[in-house]
Amino acid sequence: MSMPVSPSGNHDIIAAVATPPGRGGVGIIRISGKNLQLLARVILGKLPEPRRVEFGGFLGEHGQVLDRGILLYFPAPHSYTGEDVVELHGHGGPVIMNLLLTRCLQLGARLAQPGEFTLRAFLNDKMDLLQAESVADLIDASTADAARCAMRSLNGEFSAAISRLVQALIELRVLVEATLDFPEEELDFLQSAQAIQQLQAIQQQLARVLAASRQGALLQSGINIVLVGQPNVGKSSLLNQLAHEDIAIVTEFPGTTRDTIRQSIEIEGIPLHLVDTAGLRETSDVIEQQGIARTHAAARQAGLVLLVLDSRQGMTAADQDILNNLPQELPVLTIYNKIDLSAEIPRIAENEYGMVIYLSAKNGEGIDLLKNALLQAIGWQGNIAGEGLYMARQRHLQALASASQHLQTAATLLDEGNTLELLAEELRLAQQALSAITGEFTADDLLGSIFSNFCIGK
Ligand SMILES: Nc1nc2c(c(=O)[nH]1)N(C=O)[C@@H](CNc1ccc(C(=O)N[C@@H](CCC(=O)O)C(=O)O)cc1)CN2
Ligand SMILES: Nc1nc2c(ncn2[C@@H]2O[C@H](COP(=O)(O)OP(=O)(O)OP(=O)(O)O)[C@@H](O)[C@H]2O)c(=O)[nH]1
Repeated sequence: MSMPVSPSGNHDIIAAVATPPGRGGVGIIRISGKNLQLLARVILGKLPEPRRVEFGGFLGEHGQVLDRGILLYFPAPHSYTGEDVVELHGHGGPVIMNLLLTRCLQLGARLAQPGEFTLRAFLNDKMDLLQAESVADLIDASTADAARCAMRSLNGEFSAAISRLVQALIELRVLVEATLDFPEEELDFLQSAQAIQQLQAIQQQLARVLAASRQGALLQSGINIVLVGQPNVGKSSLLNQLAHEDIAIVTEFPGTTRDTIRQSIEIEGIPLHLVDTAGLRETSDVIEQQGIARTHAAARQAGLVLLVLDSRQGMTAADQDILNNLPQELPVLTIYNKIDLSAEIPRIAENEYGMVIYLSAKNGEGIDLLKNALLQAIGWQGNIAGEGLYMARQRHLQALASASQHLQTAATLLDEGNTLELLAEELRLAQQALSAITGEFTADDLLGSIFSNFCIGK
């Protein structure tokens, strides 16, 4: 992916339709670049006033009126992108929008790439990387809670939390680096300066940010949950019960589900992406074999596994096999299904793999227990409308975890009275990981992959 992030490619004029494709009451063309007052004057036939609503005809190359609309001119640097921005608010039809866009191209603009307006806002310090990402998350939000969470990031609350951590780290680093110059006083000095307490305070604060970020990430993207088990144990019935719908085919014949079936549900506002899979067994049926291969593929992308078994048989050697073939460290909930046929009652217990839930997928008994267990297993702590959460992406979680690891190493080094050079290095690495979140140091390919996922015109 090549994005025009180089300084030379960064000053040309870009244009795009900023409203969604199709017909609408109003359609907006957005233009960003240098010296747009001239372009605006040609289109409007008169010089636009900065930041004023200018109503008039939008002129074509022969002076004909293409549309009558509103033009806004935001001179640099007081605009969304930090460059000159002109907006043409016309009538929202695809033909009109195309005529106006073509007119802009005639006047020297080129088509903007996805996310390029926001990329420029980032490069011109109008927002940091976290805020730029939250623009896309806000547009993509699928629940009101998720939108609210993204809005808090756009407001800079997540960025502020990261900056506070970075500031505290810098203070500690100044102390450590200063001490490096006086080796004979090393430890006394650090002890008197309460370096350990400072470090612990930063670790605690980082742990809070990480927890709030994990919760925000759950709220935004949810988690993949894959149902596995032997044929006929009731996986499809369980999916249907959770979804309150007959999504998957249920029959008394083992091997009914061949393909993986996906269905997203929401529990307490968390999107759970359920994947029903082909029952796992040795089979000569070619279609079933392929289905089983897909089951393994689904398990590799799962955040949680539901192992379904028949409570009349309990855990069998075949079930053990299934578990042993799952990726390690994948959390597992075991479902003892069909309790209406065994003498069990709905309940939660525990086995060596984690929680066990006794239920009946057929009559729904015990499903509420399962829902609670699911939320507990994915680490959802419950929240009121996204309050206090950060809309974190995988990239942010990884950086926070990496910073946390470096701080842990630093704490151990300090505790053991180890050499200060190593300590200083760990603190530096922790700071670097944190700064990457807000985009203080970013590689072009990272920017490319972030902004190419935006929509055009954003
Ligand atoms: N028509 C229109 N509506 C829109 C946008 C837009 O670009 N155009 N936005 C696009 O996402 C959002 C609003 N975002 C904006 C962000 C900054 C500025 C701006 O002019 N900033 C200047 C001045 C700030 C001020 O006056 O306080 C600046 O930052 O210097 C404008 C829109 C949502 N609605
Ligand atoms: N009595 C009772 N029957 C159940 C229960 N859950 C599933 N069944 C029955 O068990 C049979 C198999 O159910 P499915 O949901 O198709 O099982 P599956 O695990 O998806 O089976 P495959 O597609 O072969 O992998 C059907 O006849 C269901 O009606 C339950 O809780 N109680």
